[in-house]
Amino acid sequence: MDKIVVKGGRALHGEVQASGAKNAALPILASSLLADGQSTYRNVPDLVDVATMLKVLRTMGCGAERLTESRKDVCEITVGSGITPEAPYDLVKTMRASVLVLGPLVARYGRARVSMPGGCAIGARPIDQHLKGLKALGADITLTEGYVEARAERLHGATVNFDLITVTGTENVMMAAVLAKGRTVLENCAREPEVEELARVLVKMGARIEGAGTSVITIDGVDRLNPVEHAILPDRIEAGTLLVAAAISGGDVLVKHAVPEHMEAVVLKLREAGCTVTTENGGVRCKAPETLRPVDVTTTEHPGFPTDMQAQLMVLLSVAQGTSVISEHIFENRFMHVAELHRMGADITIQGPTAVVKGVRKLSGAPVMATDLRASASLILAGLRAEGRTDVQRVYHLDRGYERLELKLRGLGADIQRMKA
Ligand SMILES: CC(=O)N[C@H]1[C@@H](OP(=O)(O)OP(=O)(O)OC[C@H]2O[C@@H](n3ccc(=O)[nH]c3=O)[C@H](O)[C@@H]2O)O[C@H](CO)[C@@H](O)[C@@H]1O
Ligand SMILES: C=C(OP(=O)(O)O)C(=O)O
Repeated sequence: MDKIVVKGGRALHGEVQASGAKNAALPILASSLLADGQSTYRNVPDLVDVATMLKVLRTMGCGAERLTESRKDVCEITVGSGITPEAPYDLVKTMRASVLVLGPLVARYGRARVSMPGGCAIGARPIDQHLKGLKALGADITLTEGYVEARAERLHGATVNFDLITVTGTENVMMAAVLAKGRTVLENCAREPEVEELARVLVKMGARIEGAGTSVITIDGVDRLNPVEHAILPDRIEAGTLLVAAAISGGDVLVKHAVPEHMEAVVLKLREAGCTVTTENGGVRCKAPETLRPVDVTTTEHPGFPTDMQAQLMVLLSVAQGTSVISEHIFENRFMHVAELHRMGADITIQGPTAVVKGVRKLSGAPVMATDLRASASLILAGLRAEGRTDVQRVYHLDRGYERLELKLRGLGADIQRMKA
């Protein structure tokens, strides 16, 4: 098992490129199931989660490969006859986003058997809203031996009002509705850029979708879709993490390809903390201030401050001059990084969904353990700032969602290495 070893104290400088977005790549790869033939995607990040989605598709009988050499960012998915519409427990348990095949499978093949994802480190994460949407479109859903079984002759359009805003729920039901008979109206939808990106791909495939990126999406079902070629949009969470790396290390970094319109809430909070954040040369630059100021933040759905940046911002605020208050309103258990940050000298108190972060003058390097994807990133960020050596164990969490983060940080001047634990 690998660990990441960081020796703190170096200010990061230079340019780095954001990779393709995990949370766009996963639903888009799943959407290939909606059309026969070969779809080709570029700028697909080389992540464990993407490899898992390719494996899910191969298990069903699709061709699903990443190209090699100079075309490593390209994935080709081929869908033909003989698809087994089933996603087994062994794969779904390693990546809950595997559930994104449910909508496409039931729409296209009239049946699906997908292992029910369990809870995970950050929360219970039920899929009741995915199932509510599919049922409204006419799917007959049963839960048997840990599997969701969905059946339908042909789905039909319906109005679905989500009880809460769910990103993958919106995506799953949107993918089902594109092949349903008639009009579907989805209300209270997630407005994340990745939902909009999925809709863009579906429209390229021949779907009729209006309103993606707003809270009401209207879909007029079509009889068939075609395979597609598409380049995945840049990862706003990876980009945000790299901006925080610049800020916490006292550096100045340009994250190329970062899309400022997708990162407004994060940029706003970095500016409130005293950073100089500018848009230039097709990217976003962050220059650290002399002294970081405290900031209050509440995570909410897009366009609010993303929960996937909460741990990283918390680390930054742990060395600000003053007290910050961070409220987590998306997941009920997303403060797992706090106990590890205590081991590095941070002063953070958790009160229910709120963390009170009193800035400290210094963090000290320590052996720490990653508990989930963004917690891993936050511990590495802490290590960049800390005095001495930080060993971040269990980096398989990091590899789910960051493409060679240690190489990107090393390119900016960090003293960071991957080692055998
Ligand atoms: C692959 C992907 O895109 N993952 C992202 C997606 O996860 P994901 O789509 O799983 O997150 P959701 O938006 O669904 O979850 C939001 C909240 O709704 C709850 N909920 C969700 C669905 C449901 O049927 N019932 C229910 O109660 C969840 O437990 C959570 O408390 O959005 C999250 C919130 O921005 C991000 O942190 C994840 O990185
Ligand atoms: C929570 C995350 O991802 P997932 O939904 O894939 O678990 C994340 O990207 O921070």
